[in-house]
Amino acid sequence: MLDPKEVAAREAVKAVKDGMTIGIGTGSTAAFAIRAIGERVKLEGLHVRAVATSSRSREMAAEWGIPLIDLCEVEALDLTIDGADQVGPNLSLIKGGGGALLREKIVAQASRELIIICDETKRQMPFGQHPLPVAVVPFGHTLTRRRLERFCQKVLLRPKAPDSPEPYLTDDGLYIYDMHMETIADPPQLEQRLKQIVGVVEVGLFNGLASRVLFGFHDGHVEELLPEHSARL
Ligand SMILES: O=C(CO)[C@H](O)[C@H](O)COP(=O)(O)O
Repeated sequence: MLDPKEVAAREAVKAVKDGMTIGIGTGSTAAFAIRAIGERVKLEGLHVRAVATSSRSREMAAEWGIPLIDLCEVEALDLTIDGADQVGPNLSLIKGGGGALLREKIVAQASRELIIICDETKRQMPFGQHPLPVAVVPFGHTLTRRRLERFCQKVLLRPKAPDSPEPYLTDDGLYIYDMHMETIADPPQLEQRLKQIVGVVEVGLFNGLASRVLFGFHDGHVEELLPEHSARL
């Protein structure tokens, strides 16, 4: 039996072509993609330059011999491959389970194409079932939390580790609040409204950014979801 995350990752990595400048995501599914790209660099002599969305992914890419650059060195990226926590209507995504949502969104917006890779568990409905991560400035964060609580009652500061009294800190020194919304009826509107809160730096809702989503399955097949329809590859 194959790992569905790896199946999706290997399919996505086929879209990486020689000479491309690519974005690499964060998380356990993106890790399979980093590995698959690294193998192509080593075995096929594939030439790519990559921007990593987190320090973890950067370290992993370096270990696999993938040449890394700073995002400021380029105008745009050809392609980014990243995971997601939940996939919703019209390819709206919840991202940030790994805490990298800010860099992931900057990289996604800079990319001509964003391929999302995941297993089927990520398309369970209703959209909003997965907690929505929000990156917040530490200064005055409890006041920011109260504003977030106007949208849902359960808003939890992410701890550094499950029982740690210390908050989790992102690569950019931000806190993460996880909003337990249960359902999100209008993702673009919610993103816009949450971003109006001054202490909020970024929201883990990715609307209109994904070009396609690839779902991997144990038997090795992949289903592709495009904005409006899906197909078996
Ligand atoms: O957004 C992310 C990290 O910030 C990840 O892409 C998301 O959490 C999915 O992770 P995984 O592939 O481990 O399920």
